[in-house]
Amino acid sequence: MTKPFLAVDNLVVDYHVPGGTFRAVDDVSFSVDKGKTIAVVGESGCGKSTVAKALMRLVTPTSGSITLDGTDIASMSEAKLRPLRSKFQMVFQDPYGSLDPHMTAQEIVAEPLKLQGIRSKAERHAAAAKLIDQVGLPVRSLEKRPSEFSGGQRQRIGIARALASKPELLVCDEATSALDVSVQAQVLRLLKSIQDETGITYVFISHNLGVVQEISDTVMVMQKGKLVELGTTESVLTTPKEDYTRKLRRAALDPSTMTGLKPRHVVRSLALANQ
Ligand SMILES: Nc1ncnc2c1ncn2[C@@H]1O[C@H](COP(=O)(O)OP(=O)(O)OP(=O)(O)O)[C@@H](O)[C@H]1O
Repeated sequence: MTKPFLAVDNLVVDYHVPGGTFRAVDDVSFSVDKGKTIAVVGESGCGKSTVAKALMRLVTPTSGSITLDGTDIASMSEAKLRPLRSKFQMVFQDPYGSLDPHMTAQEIVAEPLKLQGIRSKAERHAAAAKLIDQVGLPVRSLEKRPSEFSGGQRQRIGIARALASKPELLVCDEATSALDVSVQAQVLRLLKSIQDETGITYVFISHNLGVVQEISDTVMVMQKGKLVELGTTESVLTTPKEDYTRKLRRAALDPSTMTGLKPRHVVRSLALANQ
């Protein structure tokens, strides 16, 4: 049996809070194969972003292991981690705040290329042009600054920046939440086509079960830092085993919640519907 590309075992993350610690992630284990997508869902504050931050080693796990392509990065020193960092990248929720407003798209996308040691400006420019084209923006966009783009376009630039270091794992933390539904569908379609092309593995953090239904192969449901349910997207969303998942699903099927889960008999790709 082939080993999963990412295996998280018994992950615990405590935050220091006044007077002690707060356990934000409590003994969570999951894995994802290369080229596949796992979605992490749950109510606000359940620990989704903390899992994402632990995978990126933006927070240091209290205990447990995070094995990425055979290497446990959970307690690795920053010095050892540095050369591996290009392997895992993150796309953030806020396409407005996550790009430096003073930089051009060229500078934003080319920055990781510089860090990779691509010295020639012409080479960096050519690589940035290729990336911007890959995310479906015209090459002339490279001269513009973030304020000149729409939210969806900014998120494409954020994706191009993340892809610049040729990551094997991309963690998307609510990457489409700030976008309206049709732009969300375009970005999801883009992420899917990049995955088909490159075999990249995704961890998709989302509170939106409609998005999860579109993008993921497996789903992990979290509540108060703990794993509640883990299974294929089809089984978790259509025949959930746990009451909490059923509750989330009911809320998502309620049109007033705007979380967009479509009932089984009308399940059809949001992306296709918007083509
Ligand atoms: N730096 C921190 N220090 C202390 N507590 C924190 C810190 N960051 C997060 N928390 C707490 O940890 C818990 C999990 O937070 P986290 O951001 O991971 O949740 P989430 O599921 O991503 O929420 P949301 O969907 O609202 O972004 C929350 O109770 C939060 O208040």
